[in-house]
Amino acid sequence: MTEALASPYWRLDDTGRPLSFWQLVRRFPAACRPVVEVIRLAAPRSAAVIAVLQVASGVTGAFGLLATTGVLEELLTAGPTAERVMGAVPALVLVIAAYLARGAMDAGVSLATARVVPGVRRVAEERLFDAGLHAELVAFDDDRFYDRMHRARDRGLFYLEQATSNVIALLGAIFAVAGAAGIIGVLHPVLLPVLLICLLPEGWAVFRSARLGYEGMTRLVTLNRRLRMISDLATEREPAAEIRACQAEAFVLDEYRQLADVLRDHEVAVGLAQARTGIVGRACAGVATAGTFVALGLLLYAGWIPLAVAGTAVIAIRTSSAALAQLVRATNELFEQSLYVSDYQSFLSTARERRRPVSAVPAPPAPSRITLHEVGFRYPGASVDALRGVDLSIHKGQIIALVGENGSGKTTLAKIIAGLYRPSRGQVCWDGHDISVLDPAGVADQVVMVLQDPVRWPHDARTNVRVGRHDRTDPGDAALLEAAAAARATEVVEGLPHGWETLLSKYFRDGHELSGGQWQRLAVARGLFRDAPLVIWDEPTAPLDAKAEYAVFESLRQLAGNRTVVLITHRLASVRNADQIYLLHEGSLVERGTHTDLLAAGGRYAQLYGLQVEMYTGAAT
Ligand SMILES: Nc1ncnc2c1ncn2[C@@H]1O[C@H](COP(=O)(O)OP(=O)(O)OP(=O)(O)O)[C@@H](O)[C@H]1O
Repeated sequence: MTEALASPYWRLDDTGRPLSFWQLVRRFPAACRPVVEVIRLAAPRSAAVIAVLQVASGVTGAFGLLATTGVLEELLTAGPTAERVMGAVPALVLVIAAYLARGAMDAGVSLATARVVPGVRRVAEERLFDAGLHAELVAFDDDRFYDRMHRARDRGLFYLEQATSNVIALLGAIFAVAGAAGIIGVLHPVLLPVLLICLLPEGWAVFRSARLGYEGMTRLVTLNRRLRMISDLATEREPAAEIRACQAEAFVLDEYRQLADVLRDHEVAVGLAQARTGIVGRACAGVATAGTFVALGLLLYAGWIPLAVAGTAVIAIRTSSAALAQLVRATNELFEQSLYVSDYQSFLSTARERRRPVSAVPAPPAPSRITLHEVGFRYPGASVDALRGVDLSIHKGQIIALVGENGSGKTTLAKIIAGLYRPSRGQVCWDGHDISVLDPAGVADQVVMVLQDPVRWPHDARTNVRVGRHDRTDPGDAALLEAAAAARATEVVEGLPHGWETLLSKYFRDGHELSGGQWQRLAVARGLFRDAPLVIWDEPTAPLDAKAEYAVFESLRQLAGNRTVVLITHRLASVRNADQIYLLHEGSLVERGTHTDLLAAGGRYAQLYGLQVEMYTGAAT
């Protein structure tokens, strides 16, 4: 492995262990199962039609071959040619009828396949999105989960669609080959192992090649993801300005070259190994085919089989060779695809385990008291705790402020209070009920959370606000307009070419872009429109101008009273009126009290406040 592959700051996936041949063989049916399962779910009727038509097509093909023996027998008997030809006509009619019927059945399979494949994508995608959307938040901080999800999304879905076509082709080929093999067995059992020998070398090449490809994929999944990130840096709009301002173009390209060279070298090595395997497999298959014909000649020479049977066997081997080639190709592709599909399946089962738990215990509406007992939290894969032994209590109607230096744990704590993360240790209680046993939807229903970096929904302005509570009925847009006014978003919307209907995404034609502060005003309006008893405000006013910030704080003050507000901010002037201020340091609550208490205590808060006052006035307090 090259140095770049072993680079310590982005880890390789842990599933890169080479699989043995038998592990691969054992994995094949299990990996095909999700394909078949999704096909059954997506289009059960078309799938049944395909299965029936394919069995019938295999049987009809076999019947056609049997009829061919009849034709040959008639043609090879002694007597005048005209008589022999006339004698062969009835069998010939059967052969033609069999081939016509088979053609019609194959056409039916194609038509049904056209329905199945898009249906499979539709069902598989929905399952994936459902799994992603309902996974608990902390799963997104777990790089293994994230890797799996992206592998399922980027490769699993794509290959599932391809695998669907191949399952259908494989089944068709299996029935066709089985039909031919059955007839060969009926003609003379000794011909069967001869046919089998033809298959072995290609089969070996198929498995080996798939294994080489899959090993490479699992080892390089992180590398591929990193390359995609670089591709975003080079081609997306958001980072374009900063890259130019920092003159980081060369840096991005250098990183690309370094990673892409590793990827290319690896892919070339895998490709060459696969090509060598294919060449060896085909060469052996050629020898085996020659051996088959020699064996047939010997059987004929020894008088073990009559000439008509040998003739049919040759036709059977030749006519089934197309099906055989299809079987090998479909197995080859399906084998490789099924390994990716099994990633899709394994993501779905991981996601089931990481699904937010369901509970029938309803969350108390508008909790009067939220308490945290000895709460600790560690992010997946982290070596230190983000929160340690946090104890606090919030009463309905209070405004509390979480302050502290960057990385001290404020956002993590806010997400725990909101029930988005479950604490690693300790308990969060709403009115005495541990929220880990409450219905998560009921808990979420009580919370408004406006984050530092809110989602810029690629929709119109109205949706950007309404999505705060998308199912809220709002006659005459009264609540929407009230929320927008309180967040000073009305003036943003008034400046848009189509008002509330303006599409806010430059990725689409006629889309409009907003400034950072304008986006933030819409996010604040979204939070106000959501309107819930617990309001968590994580630094949403940082990008706002002084007027907008003032207006937002005014509306926050009005909100409080019958709502509980948790405010995170670095601007300590904004928290002077908070009922309680909690100062976090390296994940622990180190100071608590009112602004006056904390200034009087002369600790970290007083120090930070003094620095901010000095910045504004040029003099220490
Ligand atoms: N998704 C994550 N995975 C791992 N560690 C994380 C993650 N998010 C935050 N952390 C770590 O947890 C600690 C607390 O982060 P948090 O975001 O809660 O801090 P904060 O006080 O809100 O910071 P800021 O003022 O910069 O917003 C930090 O050390 C941070 O590195």
